[in-house]
Amino acid sequence: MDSFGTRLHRSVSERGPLCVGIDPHPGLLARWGLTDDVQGLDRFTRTVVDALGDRVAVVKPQSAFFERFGSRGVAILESTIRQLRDAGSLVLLDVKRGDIGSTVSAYASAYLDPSSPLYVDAVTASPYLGVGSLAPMFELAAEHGGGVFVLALTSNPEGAAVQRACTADGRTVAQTVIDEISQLNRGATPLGSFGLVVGATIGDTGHDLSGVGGPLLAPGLGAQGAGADDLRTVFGSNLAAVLPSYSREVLSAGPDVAALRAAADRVLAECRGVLAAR
Ligand SMILES: O=c1ccn([C@@H]2O[C@H](COP(=O)(O)O)[C@@H](O)[C@H]2O)c(=O)[nH]1
Repeated sequence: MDSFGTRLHRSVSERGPLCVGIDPHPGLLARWGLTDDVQGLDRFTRTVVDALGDRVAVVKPQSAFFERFGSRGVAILESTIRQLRDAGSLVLLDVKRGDIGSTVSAYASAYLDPSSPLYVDAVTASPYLGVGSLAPMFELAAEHGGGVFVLALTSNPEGAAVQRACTADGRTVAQTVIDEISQLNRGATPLGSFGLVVGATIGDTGHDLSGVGGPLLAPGLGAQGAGADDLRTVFGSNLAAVLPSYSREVLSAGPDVAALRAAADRVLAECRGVLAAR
C-alpha cells in the first residue's frame, strides 16, 4: 500500500484540502431531531457518511462521542469507519492516545493494524509522555501505510501553558515535538505520513514549521472562532501542508444531506481562497 502521506496528497488533490469531523454532540443530536442514544448516534453518523463520504478528502470521527455510549457506540464507530472507507474518504480517528511505549503498542494494534475492527488510515496522538513513547505507532503506521497526527499547538486556550513552556535547551515543548516529527518525515515525498495538530485559533506563535514535511491538521475553525483567513497568520509560508478541519460548523447544517454538502463546499471554498496563495 502507498504511504499515508502519498494517499493523503492524492485525496486532497482530487477532493480538496478539507477534513470534516463527526462529533455527535448531544446538542447537535437534539438539533437534528434525534434522540441522545445509540439510535440517534447511528442515524447521525449514517447521514454524515451519506452526505460527505464520497466528496471530502478526510473524515475525522471524534471517538469520545462514540465511546460515551459504551460498546454499542464503539460498534457504531466500527461500522462508520467501514462505511467511510467504502465511500472513498480517508478516516482520521481523533482519539489523542499516548502512554508508555509498551501500552502504545496496544493502541497501535487497535488503530493501525489492518486486522483490527477499529483500523483507520490515521490517528491523533498525544506526545506528553515523550514523542519517543509513540514509536510503536510510528512503526506500525509506516508498515501499513498509516498516519499519526501528533498534538503540537492545540486550538484550546489552556494548551499554551504546557506547549509553549521552555525546555532546558531553550526551545518550547511544542518546538521539540515539531522537530522530532520533522525528523520522522525526512526524505518523504510528496508528503510525509506523520502530521502535527496546530490549531487555527493560536495566532502567530513564532514556531518554525518549515521542516515538518508532513500534514498540518488545523482544527479550531468555525465553532471555536477561527476563520479561513486565520490560516495565513498561523501558518505563514507553510500553507501548502495545511489540512483545515471543521466539525460543528458543517454538522450544524444537518440533517438535510444537501445542506451538509453545501456547508462543506462553502468552507472548502473559503479555505481554498487562502490556501491557493500557497
Ligand atoms: O487542538 C485541537 C485538537 C483537536 N480538536 C478536535 O477537533 C474537533 C473540533 O470540533 P469543532 O466543532 O470544529 O470545534 C473536536 O473533535 C476536537 O476534539 C480540537 O478542537 N483542537
